[in-house]
Amino acid sequence: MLPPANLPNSAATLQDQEKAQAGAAALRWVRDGMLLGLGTGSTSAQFIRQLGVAVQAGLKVQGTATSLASEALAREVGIPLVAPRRGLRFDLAVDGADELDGQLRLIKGGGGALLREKLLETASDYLLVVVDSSKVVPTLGRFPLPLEVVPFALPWVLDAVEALGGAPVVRMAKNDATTYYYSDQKNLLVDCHFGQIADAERLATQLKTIPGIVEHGLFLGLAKAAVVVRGGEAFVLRPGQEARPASDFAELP
Ligand SMILES: O=C(CO)[C@H](O)[C@H](O)COP(=O)(O)O
Repeated sequence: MLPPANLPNSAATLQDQEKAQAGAAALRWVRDGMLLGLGTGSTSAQFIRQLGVAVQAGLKVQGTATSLASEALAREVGIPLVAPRRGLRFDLAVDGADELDGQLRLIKGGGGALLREKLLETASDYLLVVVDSSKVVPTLGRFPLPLEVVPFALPWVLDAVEALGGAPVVRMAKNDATTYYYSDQKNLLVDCHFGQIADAERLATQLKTIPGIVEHGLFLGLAKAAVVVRGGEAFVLRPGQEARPASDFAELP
């Protein structure tokens, strides 16, 4: 799907460089006057920082953030924020992903923000995914699928996920392994190991029928394009198409 990388480097540093480059490349999709959905995670944070620089230089955009963390960052770098309201739609949402396949099906929620991400990205005309090359997979499922779950429903949700063939693990707080992790909505996150997900659409439908699951981390049919950085080069992926160097495109999107 992507040509092989040929840059030797330490894995952590290379991944960070790729994230920074992917975040910066997404600025090419932004136009004056746009209303933007601002994603969550380290790659999205790179985009938000670069967008802040552009705003300081005179770019006129507004945004709504998919998490309290991204909202705080957007404020810090001077991006004007818009609160949710009836009829609000976004010209462009830019967000990271935990996995994406060749059809630009995504697993999201590693950062715990999948509910607000799905809300904003469903309300966006164009979702651009920004990722480092480690996120591209032939089949979804290496990364455990996150679910946002109402705390009271947890025992039944765990039973239901197991009945679907998944191995659920309740996410714990980052710095305290004895305390649950809570989302911005004060719900729990359950990370589900299904192995390779052969039929993501079917699984998404099944998960939607389980009471207590507020949202799942399968984002299907939402992403219009992805910027993937591998070995210092930015590629553009579109659903079902070969990766093309971003430099091939004079005009984006
Ligand atoms: O889905 C997400 C947050 O809920 C993130 O987009 C995803 O976890 C990727 O994060 P990162 O850019 O830090 O690798």
